[in-house]
Amino acid sequence: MTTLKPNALKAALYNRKIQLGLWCALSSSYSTEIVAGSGYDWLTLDMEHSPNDMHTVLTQLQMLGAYNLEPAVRLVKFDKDLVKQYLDMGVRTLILPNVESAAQAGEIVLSTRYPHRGVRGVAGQQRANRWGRIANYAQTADEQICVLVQIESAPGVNQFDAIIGTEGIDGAFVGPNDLAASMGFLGQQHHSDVQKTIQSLPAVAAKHGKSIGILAASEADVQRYIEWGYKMVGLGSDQGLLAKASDTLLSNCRQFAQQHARE
Ligand SMILES: O=C(O)C(=O)C[C@H](O)[C@@H](O)CO
Repeated sequence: MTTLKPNALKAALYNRKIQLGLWCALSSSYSTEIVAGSGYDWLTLDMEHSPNDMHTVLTQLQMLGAYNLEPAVRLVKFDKDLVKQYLDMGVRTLILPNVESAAQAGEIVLSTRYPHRGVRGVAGQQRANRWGRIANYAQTADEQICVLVQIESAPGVNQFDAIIGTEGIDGAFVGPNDLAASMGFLGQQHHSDVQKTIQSLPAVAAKHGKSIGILAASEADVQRYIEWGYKMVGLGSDQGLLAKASDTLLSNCRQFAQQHARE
């Protein structure tokens, strides 16, 4: 008898435990496995700003089954049929971008639930129920599905209390780049007005007994966001780590080589 593995990230967020993760956009099970070995609590497979598609996400999910972490997938947009496909594929933590109203949040929840609690299409066999081997999957799937909404616009911030208070929404995740742009500070996620807004959100989530996450751009950001009450904290991205490490290594060695060029 195959059973549904508990969603440890969802449980940790409701217990308000800090969960550290990484944003994965390199769209490769090989590079994602390299960072999975670091021991993150979660990894987000990004489908909005990456070449990821359904097949690259599937291969990453299959690989990540061997690691003690929760894979999350940030969809490119909310679409109930996309939600259905990724839940059927076995995704249990979904991040929906740019949610701006409780009505949108309610539609998102319905798309993750089977009738009559929602509108998720029913398949007899799929990877999520291990092709029928998890006998009571349809009746118990909701418990392990974690629905996170991205707050990354001024309207989303204005409606955040209603959004996070929507039944079935398990948490939120701030997109600092888009939030800054929406507030009129394109490329300035550290602008004081943007930071004040970011600082204000965890208390609203906590009022509803829920947690909120964010993607940090530096270790200093990580520390500050944790102090402000963020629980699902992204330490950066795989592509950011690779680009930065590559640039730094070359710059340091180039400098050294130039110092010795005149010998
Ligand atoms: O708005 C943001 O910031 C996010 O949603 C995260 C970015 O999209 C991610 O690609 C990191 O830059």
